[in-house]
Amino acid sequence: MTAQIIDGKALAREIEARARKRSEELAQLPGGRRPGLAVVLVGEDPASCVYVRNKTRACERAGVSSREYRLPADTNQEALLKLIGELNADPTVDGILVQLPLPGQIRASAVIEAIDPGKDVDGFHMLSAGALLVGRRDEGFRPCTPAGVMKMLESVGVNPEGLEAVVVGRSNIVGKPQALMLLEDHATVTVAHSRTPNLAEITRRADILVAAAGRARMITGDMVKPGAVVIDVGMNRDEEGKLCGDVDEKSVSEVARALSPVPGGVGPMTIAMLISNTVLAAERHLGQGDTL
Ligand SMILES: Nc1nc2c(c(=O)[nH]1)N[C@@H](CN(C=O)c1ccc(C(=O)N[C@@H](CCC(=O)O)C(=O)O)cc1)CN2
Repeated sequence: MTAQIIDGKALAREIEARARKRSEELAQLPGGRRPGLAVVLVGEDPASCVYVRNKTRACERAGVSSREYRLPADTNQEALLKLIGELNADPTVDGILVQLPLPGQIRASAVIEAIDPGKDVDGFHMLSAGALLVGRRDEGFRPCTPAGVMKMLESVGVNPEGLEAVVVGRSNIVGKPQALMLLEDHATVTVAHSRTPNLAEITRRADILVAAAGRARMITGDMVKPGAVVIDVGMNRDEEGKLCGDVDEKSVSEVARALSPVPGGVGPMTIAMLISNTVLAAERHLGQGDTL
């Protein structure tokens, strides 16, 4: 078997095109405007700079107006919270995104909780997390990476209902919300992590395997059930400095039915879902129903 490669970039472009149509409609409404996203970057971490640039470009493609706030690496928490307060109060800003990771002197949770929950387009605020937990789709925002994974599954015709799903990784921004989204869609979900013994025994049960552990190529073909759909959320550098995921693409593609690549898989989808959440925030601010 050779796995179908799930083209996250193409799917992301489709989502951005739909967002563009909706952005233009919102701009045409009486008293309407384009959705607005504020992107905050503290420091000059090279990877974060790339992601922020890609987010700004995606905004341009989707007709979302974006503003970048670049702060020096030695910015203190108080100064960042002050900026967040100003963005919360700005009626032209629908979404606020603070690029992670933040420098050590700033507590990320304090910053995330300071964002107006109605502008929490990353879906990291406790209110968004709680809304996902209790299944309130009309409140909060879905975190972008796991929401993108759900779209990728849909794109290859996978309905999670009744399937065994295994999520490897338990972070607040990917593993935990991913498990909840799969559960919401009626999968039987197992969350595995760095202290799970006999990992391969568990991953081999999965019809849907989401790898989000942050270890280069740790999921190999012998750990995958034949015919499974495997989504690679990893973003690592190997010994040669080459970008790679948590999945060993070569061996897994011989066993899986479908596989998302790195690069070109979950990464672009994360950005597309951010755009989608920003349009949703604008719809809510302009008193329009959710249409995306
Ligand atoms: N505020 C946030 N911070 C971070 C998030 C997030 O969702 N919100 N997630 C990650 C980084 N991230 C988005 O910010 C992200 C990572 C990777 C990609 C991506 O498109 N990757 C490309 C490869 C890019 C490269 O060449 O390095 C791909 O996979 O094709 C997009 C977004 C942590 N921080």
